[in-house]
Amino acid sequence: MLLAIDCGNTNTVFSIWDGTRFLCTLRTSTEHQRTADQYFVWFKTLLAHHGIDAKINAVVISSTVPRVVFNLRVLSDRYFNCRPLVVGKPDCRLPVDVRVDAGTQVGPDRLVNTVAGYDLYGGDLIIVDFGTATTFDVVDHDGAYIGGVIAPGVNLSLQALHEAAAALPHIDVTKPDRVIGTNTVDCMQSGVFWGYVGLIDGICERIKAERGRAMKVIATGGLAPLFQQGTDMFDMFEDDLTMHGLTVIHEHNKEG
Ligand SMILES: Nc1ncnc2c1ncn2[C@@H]1O[C@H](COP(=O)(O)OP(=O)(O)OP(=O)(O)O)[C@@H](O)[C@H]1O
Ligand SMILES: CC(C)(CO)[C@@H](O)C(=O)NCCC(=O)O
Ligand SMILES: [K+]
Repeated sequence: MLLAIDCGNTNTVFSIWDGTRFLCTLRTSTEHQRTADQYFVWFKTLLAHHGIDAKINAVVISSTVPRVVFNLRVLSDRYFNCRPLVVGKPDCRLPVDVRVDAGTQVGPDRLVNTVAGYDLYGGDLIIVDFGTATTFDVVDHDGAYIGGVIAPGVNLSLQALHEAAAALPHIDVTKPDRVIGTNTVDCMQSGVFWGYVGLIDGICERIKAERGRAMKVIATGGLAPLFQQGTDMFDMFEDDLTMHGLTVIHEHNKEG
């Protein structure tokens, strides 16, 4: 079975793929200090809790945090007796082209999203991923990643507002009923929620105009369902787009 690991700047997700479906998905915070032994204790404990007996014999990793890859490699080697496939490394082949400025290191999560989006929906896509950053990945008609947009993540924006202004509390994002807030929290929620709705609509419209062609918009990431309530820009919502992309890349590299 395949262990797919998606390591973001905030959270790291492990999913077990049996070739047909994901048996389980486990989430932990991303910390580069975490050792292979610590990962394994956590992993084993939760698998036992869920009653899953998985024989892992392959590992595929996407990591936006280079430092964590070392311990994940040790985990694969020591506990699963295999060499992991790491997206973005020269020995990991992608089924799509990457057409960006020479020397640019595209985030592996964006490449994986591109592969997944093209596999599920074909080309001419905008993929919006609400993670630590909010990213827009633009996929050409032939599946190539051709660039995109990086905006500050929703929770990051709220955190920055709280840290920079003494009178502004820490709050979570929700959808306010009205735009005009009549107290501090409502004002902040409005700024972030409706501000991001404007950002989503504006950027997608401008990308479509710049490309001059019809494009489908796919939303993914923890906050996508919330923003779906404020915009009709999204054609599709995919819960586990990155995980799907990791399985596609694993298959592609098996094929010789
Ligand atoms: N209503 C909500 N308010 C705040 N956060 C939410 C809400 N719904 C979901 N989330 C957050 O979404 C996150 C899951 O999103 P996702 O895995 O896409 O990104 P991330 O883990 O935050 O970022 P990264 O992948 O960059 O590490 C969870 O951490 C959860 O806290
Ligand atoms: C933008 C993030 C942080 C989103 O996870 C990640 O994809 C990343 O670190 N990217 C590197 C720069 C780039 O993608 O162009
Ligand atoms: K993510």
